Amino acid sequence: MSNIEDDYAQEERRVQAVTELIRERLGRLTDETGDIKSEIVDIKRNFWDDVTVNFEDAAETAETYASMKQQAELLSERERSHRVLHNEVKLLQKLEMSPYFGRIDVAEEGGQAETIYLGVGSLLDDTNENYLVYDWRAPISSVYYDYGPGPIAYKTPNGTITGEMTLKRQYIIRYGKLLSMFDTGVTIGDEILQEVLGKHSDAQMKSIVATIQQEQNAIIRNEQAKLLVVQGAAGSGKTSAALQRVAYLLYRFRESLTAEQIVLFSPNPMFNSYVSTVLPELGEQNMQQTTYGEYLEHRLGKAFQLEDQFQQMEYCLTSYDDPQYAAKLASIKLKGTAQFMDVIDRYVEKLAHEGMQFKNIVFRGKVLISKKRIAEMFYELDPSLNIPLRLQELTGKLLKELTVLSKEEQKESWVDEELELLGTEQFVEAFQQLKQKNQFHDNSFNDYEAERNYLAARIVQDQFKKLRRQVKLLKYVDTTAIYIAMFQQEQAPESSEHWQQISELTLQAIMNKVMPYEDATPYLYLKERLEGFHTNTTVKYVFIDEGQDYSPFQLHYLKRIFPRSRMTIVGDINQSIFVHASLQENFNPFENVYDKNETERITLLRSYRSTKEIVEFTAKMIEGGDQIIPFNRHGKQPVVTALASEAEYDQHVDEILHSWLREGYTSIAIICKTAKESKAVYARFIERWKTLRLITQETVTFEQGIMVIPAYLAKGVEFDAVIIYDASDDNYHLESERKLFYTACTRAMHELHLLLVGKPSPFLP
Ligand SMILES: Nc1ncnc2c1ncn2[C@@H]1O[C@H](COP(=O)(O)OP(=O)(O)OP(=O)(O)O)[C@@H](O)[C@H]1O
Repeated sequence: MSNIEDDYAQEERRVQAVTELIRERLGRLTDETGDIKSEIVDIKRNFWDDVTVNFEDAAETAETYASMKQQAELLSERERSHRVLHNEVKLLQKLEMSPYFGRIDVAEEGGQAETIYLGVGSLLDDTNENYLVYDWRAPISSVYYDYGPGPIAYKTPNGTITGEMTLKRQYIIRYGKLLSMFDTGVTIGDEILQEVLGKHSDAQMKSIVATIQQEQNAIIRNEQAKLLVVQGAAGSGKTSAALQRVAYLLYRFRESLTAEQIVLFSPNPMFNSYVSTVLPELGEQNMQQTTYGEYLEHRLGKAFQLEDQFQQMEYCLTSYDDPQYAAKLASIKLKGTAQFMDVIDRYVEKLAHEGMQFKNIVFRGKVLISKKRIAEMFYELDPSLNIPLRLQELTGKLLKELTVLSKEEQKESWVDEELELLGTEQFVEAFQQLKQKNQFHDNSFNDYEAERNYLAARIVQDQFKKLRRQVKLLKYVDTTAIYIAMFQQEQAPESSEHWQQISELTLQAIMNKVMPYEDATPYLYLKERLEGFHTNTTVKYVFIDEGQDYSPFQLHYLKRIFPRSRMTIVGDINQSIFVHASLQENFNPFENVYDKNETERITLLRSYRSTKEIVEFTAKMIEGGDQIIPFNRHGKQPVVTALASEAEYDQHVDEILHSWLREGYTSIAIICKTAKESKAVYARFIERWKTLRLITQETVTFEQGIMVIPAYLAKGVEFDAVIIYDASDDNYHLESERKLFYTACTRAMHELHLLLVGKPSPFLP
């Protein structure tokens, strides 16, 4: 037998032995879990039988509580053990499938050579002393991702360790069987990546632990940076790296960090479903997930109808003929700048001296405290206090004034009318209350008056409750009027044209109770500058995916909301499709917000998603595309078909779809420019393609199949094969549409087909 064969046989035996151990342990633990489960059910069922309940006197009552507490503690201890065992079983089930994916033979300086096997979780032998498998996140495991055979170094909590690696090996193990193995250098095996990337796409993103690349590992294991910025080409694994990073942090700081303390801002609700299985696949809980739009909606409440970013996008892509188009675009741009934040800050400074606007405090149609009076009260307060503090003080004063006013109100005729509607029980109750408090006079004539006063006070108090709550919530501050007045009173920032029109547009929308997407963040910022910031200090890590789609204003705002969090922002400047996003030149978010030495920036140039042919084709559409390095996986050349007429679409789309289904592709997208175009295409094909799905901004689950989707909703996700429905010059020709076109084309993993009638888009290579 050759050395290689010998090696292989040995590895096979190890896989077998480890798998057997896993299976044996799994059997044992499954039984144990079942036992604990029955115990829990028993405890719950017999809870009251095992508790001695007696409330006869204080001693018995204390005894009863003690016995209840003991029983509850027993239950929670059993539940905790069940959780731990259950997690262990889940991990073992994963390891049973594939116990490990890599091996390194390393020797620490002056130490003995050691063989380390890496898997999705760690596994100890039966003595509980030797690791049969190391977790991919263990300190030593980083060597696997960062080095090839030769000198090595890795960080541990106790310092840096150096040494030598003599072997680096990868395995493909499925259902406990070794299918293949390769020895490799630094770059983790071409062969394995070929296998992984050549597969058909899934409805859910997969974890990439077995094939994390060196530069991705730097993102995953970064612990120093307060702000970590990743600029990466389409398909370079930014989202993947971000999610593995969450898993890494949860492992590294398992004593102090929980999944609830991590938030991921996703590009759209469907994306949440797309990435939702990655962390559970790694045995971790999902972090909190939201979209920025959802966050705004939550903060704004119901006072306005919030326009979302997709409605704004749709307007920008379809309403070129609107007379207000230029002003709207200027408005979107301006309100995304950091300079606009300065405008608000300047205005807030002025408001400290004059210009605060309030609402009348009204009760039953009558002004109780006028806005003028509130303004006077506000400006009488100590001017050295900031506005939020002054509002706090003002609130206290207003509440006091309401107490006085409520006494006056008791004399009003409406209170008499309400009193007449009361039944005898209320009077009896009032009588008893007063008697208890000894508030009756000897003279029985006054009894009725005391009762009446008591009940009148109660009625007014009840009705004032809502008013008092609103005052406490600072609803008497007229932020909307202040926001609008700002446009009239402030000067335009130097860069802005159209100030007057922007001001009118803003007024128009807000008067109609519509909050344009571009106004939502500045409005909230102003509101919070006045009322005090609603900061979130429990969140320790914030992740922002598609970071290039945020305006500088939005990013500054996020920083203020999460003042104690470390930020990881991943994005691609070539995929910035929103008007305001073009403000982030070179994807340099938080410029001047974080210190340079707190910031790290990593660039990913290798692209993994698409075949070499597709990457080379799409890279030509953008500036700097020649720097993108395609992964060496080949497929068919992208096809551009110019149709003779609109009518030919039916036949061509049918043919392409049939051929792709024959290929076995399970996720196919017809990508359109807008929601409007998507709807029309869907209507055209649904008769013949009954399972076709139309993806809209309301779609929350990402599923396999054939779908029609607007380009801006396809952000972040991928498909086996993509049809760009209308790649004509008519549809994509403005420079501002270039990145949208690029984003759409880069969603394809294996095949890309572009259709058009007439002149092709100038972005086509
Ligand atoms: N190291 C890796 N090993 C295996 N697959 C990888 C690796 N890195 C990335 N991929 C795969 O490449 C594809 C693209 O990854 P991902 O979506 O994370 O990229 P992205 O940079 O966020 O893309 P985009 O910006 O275009 O949305 C995914 O299918 C992912 O599984």
